[in-house]
Amino acid sequence: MEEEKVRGKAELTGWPAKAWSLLSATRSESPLIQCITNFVSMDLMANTLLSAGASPAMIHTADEIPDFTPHARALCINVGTLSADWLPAMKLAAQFASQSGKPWVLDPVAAGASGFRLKACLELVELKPTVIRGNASEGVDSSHESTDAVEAAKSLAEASGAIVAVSGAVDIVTDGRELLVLTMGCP
Ligand SMILES: Nc1ncnc2c1ncn2[C@@H]1O[C@H](COP(=O)(O)OP(=O)(O)O)[C@@H](O)[C@H]1O
Ligand SMILES: Cc1ncsc1CCOP(=O)(O)O
Repeated sequence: MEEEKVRGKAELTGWPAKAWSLLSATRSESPLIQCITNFVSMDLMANTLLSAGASPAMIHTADEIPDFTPHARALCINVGTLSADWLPAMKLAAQFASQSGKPWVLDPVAAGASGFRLKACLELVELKPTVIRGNASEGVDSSHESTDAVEAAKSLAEASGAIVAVSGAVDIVTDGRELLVLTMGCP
């Protein structure tokens, strides 16, 4: 049984091998991950990071960012419950991350829902996220599948320089040139 597991792991190549190696590194290094995220899924995000072996910190006050963000290994910004108070903190943290070459992820939740939100998301994209992740459309009544967003995802990746990931029943990931189509989800 043990031998089979070892043989299975040794046979991994390409993206699965890379994914396994990154997950193993996350488990062994427990990186500190700063999250500025929405009130709805904040708890779920913290627990998901813990389950991956990382060390989450939900720190969103601008006053703390100059002291805290330099210690984080990566940053996640999700604009789900965006407010005028939080936006400057998001931008400041993104600037710290970009300037120091730390990976940071932008989740532009419902970017088109209002002018304020769209402008905020465009300003955050200007701060060079490493990854932009989103959905083709939002909510239980969403009308678009992730696969409908392939061309939009490629264009966004090309224009922004970010890796773009669109999740859903099928997850798509692109840098504008290569396209990964992942069907490993569970409804
Ligand atoms: N209908 C589905 N069938 C199979 N897997 C799914 C389905 N919907 C979601 N998933 C899985 O759950 C993950 C998160 O789903 P998603 O709806 O994109 O979440 P979020 O609300 O965080 O955007 C996807 O990446 C995929 O792995
Ligand atoms: C219902 C709702 N309203 C604002 S944010 C949010 C949830 C967003 O979910 P996720 O963090 O998975 O994008």
